[in-house]
Amino acid sequence: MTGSLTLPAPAKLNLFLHIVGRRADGYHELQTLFQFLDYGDDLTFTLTPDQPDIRLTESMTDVPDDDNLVIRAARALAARSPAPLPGVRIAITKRLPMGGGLGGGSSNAATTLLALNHLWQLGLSEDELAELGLGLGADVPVFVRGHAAFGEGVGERLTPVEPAEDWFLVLKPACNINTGKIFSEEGLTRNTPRITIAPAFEGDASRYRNDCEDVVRKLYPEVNQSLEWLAQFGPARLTGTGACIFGRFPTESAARIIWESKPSGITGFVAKGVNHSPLHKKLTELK
Ligand SMILES: C[C@@](CO)(OP(=O)(O)O)[C@H](O)COP(=O)(O)OP(=O)(O)OC[C@H]1O[C@@H](n2ccc(N)nc2=O)[C@H](O)[C@@H]1O
Ligand SMILES: Nc1ncnc2c1ncn2[C@@H]1O[C@H](COP(=O)(O)OP(=O)(O)O)[C@@H](O)[C@H]1O
Repeated sequence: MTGSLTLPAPAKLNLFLHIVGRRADGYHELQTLFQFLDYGDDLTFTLTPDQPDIRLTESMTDVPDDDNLVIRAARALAARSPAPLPGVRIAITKRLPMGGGLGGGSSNAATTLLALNHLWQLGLSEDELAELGLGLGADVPVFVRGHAAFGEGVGERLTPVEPAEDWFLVLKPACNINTGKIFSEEGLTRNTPRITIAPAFEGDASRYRNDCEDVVRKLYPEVNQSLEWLAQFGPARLTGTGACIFGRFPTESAARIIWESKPSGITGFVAKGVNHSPLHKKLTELK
């Protein structure tokens, strides 16, 4: 059991996000459409048979190693092994903005679960990894499954769907949004009627939207301004609880033209929406 492996941890978009109720424990029940982006972080795993510990090669700014979802995922997986395991060094190449609604931390956790299940030869099933992942965050299971999905519950009930694989311009307004704060806002819409059939289409803004958007626009003028700017070129929407927003385009060049004209001081990227996770594509190539 030796070797080194570099794998992608892609971003997700919530193409729409409806809040349809609240559970007894206070968590909100969602209906959302997840699609991956062909853009994200990279993680490199190197087994260290002579040293048993699980370590990052470099700590992430603002995230203590013990709280890092990569370390937490690796430890949770190691706890499932009856036998001692070789240690591992993990290097994170971070491209996704943190707390941006792109699911970077959750995706890092899912990549870690799949990579180490492979390198440590643990043989856990996808169901077992998704369950383990749910304990780390609501968005981890969709990254473990690796297929675009209609998500329900807190995002753990997943129905695979095939939305159009368009191009997206993703912008990160210069503010950080705490998910818990948005879900605790009094003015949040919490009673959107449930959809009964998993939809793969979400273009109709009168029917499909992000229920966090009104509250986020009011609290964060930077997001409001960015949405107004992007909406000049077509429908613009918030992903997750923000702060990132996205616009959809039929071609890469159409998205890049708008990207070139973006206001100064705002960061972002252009990426393709994909229904099969780049992580799973790479793992399949390895097998
Ligand atoms: C909203 C979504 C949509 O994909 O994405 P992000 O914007 O975070 O990427 C996710 O459901 C985010 O799930 P997750 O990543 O587990 O949320 P956390 O940051 O742990 O949640 C912080 C807090 O928000 C509240 N919370 C979160 C999710 C949910 N369905 N209902 C809630 O009420 C809870 O109070 C929780 O303690
Ligand atoms: N490896 C990681 N990458 C990103 N964030 C992480 C990681 N480990 C822990 N976190 C924490 O998780 C929070 C949510 O991050 P992230 O998943 O990128 O955003 P979001 O949930 O908004 O999509 C961060 O603010 C950070 O404190």
